[in-house]
Amino acid sequence: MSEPVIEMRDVAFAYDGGGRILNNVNLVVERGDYLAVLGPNGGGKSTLLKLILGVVQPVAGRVEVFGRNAAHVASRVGYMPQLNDASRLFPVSVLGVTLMGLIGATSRGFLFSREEKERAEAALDRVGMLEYRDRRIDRLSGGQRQRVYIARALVSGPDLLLLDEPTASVDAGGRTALLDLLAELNREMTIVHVSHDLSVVAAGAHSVACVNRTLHFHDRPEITRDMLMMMYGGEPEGPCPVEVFAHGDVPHRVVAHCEHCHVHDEAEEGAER
Ligand SMILES: Nc1ncnc2c1ncn2[C@@H]1O[C@H](COP(=O)(O)OP(=O)(O)OP(=O)(O)O)[C@@H](O)[C@H]1O
Repeated sequence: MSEPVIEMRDVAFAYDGGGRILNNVNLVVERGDYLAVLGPNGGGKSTLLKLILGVVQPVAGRVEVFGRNAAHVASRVGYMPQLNDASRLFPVSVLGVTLMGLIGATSRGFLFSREEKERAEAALDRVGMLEYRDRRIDRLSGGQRQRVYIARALVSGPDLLLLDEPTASVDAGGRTALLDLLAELNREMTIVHVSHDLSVVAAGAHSVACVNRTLHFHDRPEITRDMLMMMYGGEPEGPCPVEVFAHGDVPHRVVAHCEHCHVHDEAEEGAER
């Protein structure tokens, strides 16, 4: 059997002097998987990515990426952090942003070779942004900017892509196009995609991890009722917290029963009456 891309065993994590942000985390991500990571604000999703990247270390348990300590496999991992206004306003060109994905891989700081520039152009071409290579990053739309940051994560030629909210502040049309792009990239690399947007589950994900202090793994791309409650609130015995959650071309999804939380869905309740 092939080695897992990510393996987390009994992992716990706390920031300095604080309580545990994550506890009892067990996760195995196989090669070629597309894992959607869902959860409420502050549930620990970004921290989970930082553990996989090796930029923070667990206080208990172990994290291995490609069978090794995460810090030793950085060149095989592409990372797109959650964006904020500061990253948007930084006055640098699209090509410059993409080349930043090579800093660390080169000992020459901001000096890049012709070959490295060609690699950055190829990454921009891959995400459909090559024609914007000389434009300033703050003069792009939200969806265009996200594509450039994906190119920056791709430029080192990773086998594993970690994405933190890549569809945030992208409109519905742009979001569909971005999710299509990620599904295409998944043919060549394993993807872990943190999202507040449930449409990733219907679009390209193969499995789902629900993260809220601990992690529940679902091996199918299915939206369960407790996922909806985790994202949007609601009581286990109360009505479903979301009336309509899919529009347009998204295939019809049935909200499934989750084994972990013993919640009855409405169909079951109806059958019991
Ligand atoms: N550098 C830090 N130092 C101390 N606490 C932190 C730090 N970064 C995050 N936290 C805390 O850790 C918890 C988990 O944060 P994290 O960013 O991982 O959650 P998240 O699920 O990604 O949230 P969101 O969906 O809002 O981005 C939060 O309570 C947050 O305040």
